[in-house]
Amino acid sequence: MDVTSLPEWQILEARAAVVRGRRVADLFQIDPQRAQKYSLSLPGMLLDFSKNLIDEPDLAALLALADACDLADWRDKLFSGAPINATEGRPVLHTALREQAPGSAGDAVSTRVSAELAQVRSFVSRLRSGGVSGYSCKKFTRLVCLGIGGSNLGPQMVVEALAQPGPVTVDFVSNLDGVELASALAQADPETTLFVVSSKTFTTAETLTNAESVLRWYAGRASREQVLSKHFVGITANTEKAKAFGIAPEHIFSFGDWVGGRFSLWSSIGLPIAAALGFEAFERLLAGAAVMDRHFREAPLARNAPVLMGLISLWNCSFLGYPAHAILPYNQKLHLLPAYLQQADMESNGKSVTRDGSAAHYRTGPLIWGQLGINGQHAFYQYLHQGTEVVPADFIGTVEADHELPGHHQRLLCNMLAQARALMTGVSVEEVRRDLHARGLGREQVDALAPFKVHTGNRPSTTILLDRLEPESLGALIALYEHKIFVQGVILQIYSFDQWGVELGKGLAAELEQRFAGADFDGLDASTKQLAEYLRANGGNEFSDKTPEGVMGA
Ligand SMILES: O=P(O)(O)OC[C@H]1O[C@H](O)[C@H](O)[C@@H](O)[C@@H]1O
Repeated sequence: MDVTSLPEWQILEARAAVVRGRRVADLFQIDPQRAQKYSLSLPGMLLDFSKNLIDEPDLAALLALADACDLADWRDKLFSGAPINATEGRPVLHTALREQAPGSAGDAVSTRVSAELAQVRSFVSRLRSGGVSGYSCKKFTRLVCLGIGGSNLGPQMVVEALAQPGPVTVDFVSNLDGVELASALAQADPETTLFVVSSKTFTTAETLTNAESVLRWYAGRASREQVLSKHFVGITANTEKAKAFGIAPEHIFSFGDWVGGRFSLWSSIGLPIAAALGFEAFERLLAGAAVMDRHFREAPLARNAPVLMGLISLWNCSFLGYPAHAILPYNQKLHLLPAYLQQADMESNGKSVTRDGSAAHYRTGPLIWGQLGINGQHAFYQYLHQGTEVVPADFIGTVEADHELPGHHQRLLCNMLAQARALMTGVSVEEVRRDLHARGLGREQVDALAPFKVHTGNRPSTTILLDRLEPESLGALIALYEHKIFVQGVILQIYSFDQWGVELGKGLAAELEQRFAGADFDGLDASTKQLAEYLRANGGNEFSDKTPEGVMGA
């Protein structure tokens, strides 16, 4: 189906043309109830969409488009385990991992999920109480988690957001650049460190290269067998590969291939979260996500948080033509949220082919970027306020502070509210001129300076206030974004649960390794050939003609 040929789409295009001449600040004047009407209060959080360039007829038209695209049916298919990841022939069941009671996806799924969770619970409780030890019988006090992409971003983001001092320190290493692993190993005691190899496929070159390096690091300290049987845990949907690597079967934690990597923190991949925070906190995270799942399934679409967020994002990106979206947390502990959401959103909706295999000739998902808002204020907010591109933003703050230092939190949140307000209201040239006059500048100086101080405003944002950062609210926040991304994908007619676009580069990297081994760069494009030859001439032993080590060429 060509979604742009639907009358509902065309109505929205016509509305978008009108909206370009509208000011969101005026909408607040017209409707004194606007802030309340465009907000939702959910357990532990308040969502305020009112600073977006949208009015009631726009929203009604977006909801009509959602209906025309069978959003409610697709939502049911998601929860019931229909194979909606069609290009990989799989269902998409990360929601089943957090269902509190035997779920709609069927008994077999529930039984498996319970068993996997029980295995994590038992291991983590032994680990945290000092009941798991290494080759020298010393108990583990440190976990170093090796994984990348979905096998790293979620667990690390959650651990950094919720970490409390506990019996086990948890570190993460994702990069193939040995700097990261070398630094983690420099701080690790080989006798008391447990290495967690997290990889859905157990074939990911970055992760397996790091795992091999850890094995080499142990050389001379313990035998390979001792290290593999005592110091390695594997978390994977491909248990055969983990066994073949040499990990002891009782140290392999599995999950279903129906859990996408970027949605896997709820599965056994969350073991590092449970290790760092305790299993009970992990369960609370799952419970918070389950609350959002229920809301997504049961709330009417017009009062449904993920649906509204998805529709507004669609409106901003596909209709108003704003190609990017900023994630701006005002809480230090959420510093990895932008990176996490980059994968969740851009691997899901960064597609240009529709479900029927034809080209999408409209804008699909936005470019997601961001960082801690308060730091961004002193870096890229200039662009947000006065750049030629309008970048819609999500401001995310917490009502309660996560520290006890007086004088910080209110000032931090005043900054957040002020930035969202400034983006909306801007400053007109008349206001600038009045201000400059009031400061005593002469007419010529005012004329010269005024244009540079104008802020056009009318730049949309959404604000999310969590009552406090705790497992339940973080679980709900993550699930909110997961479902928002799904809503957008359904309407954009794309498959949000595959990621074929990451394969090409992986294949070419493996091919290049072989080429370095044979010093054979013929047939490469001239630029790549030049760079490869430069590396070979100047990069020393690593780039000389020897057989590649480890797994990159496999
Ligand atoms: O968990 P793994 O199989 O090691 O995969 C790790 C990551 O790499 C892949 O290339 C995909 O882009 C990600 O979706 C995935 O999360």
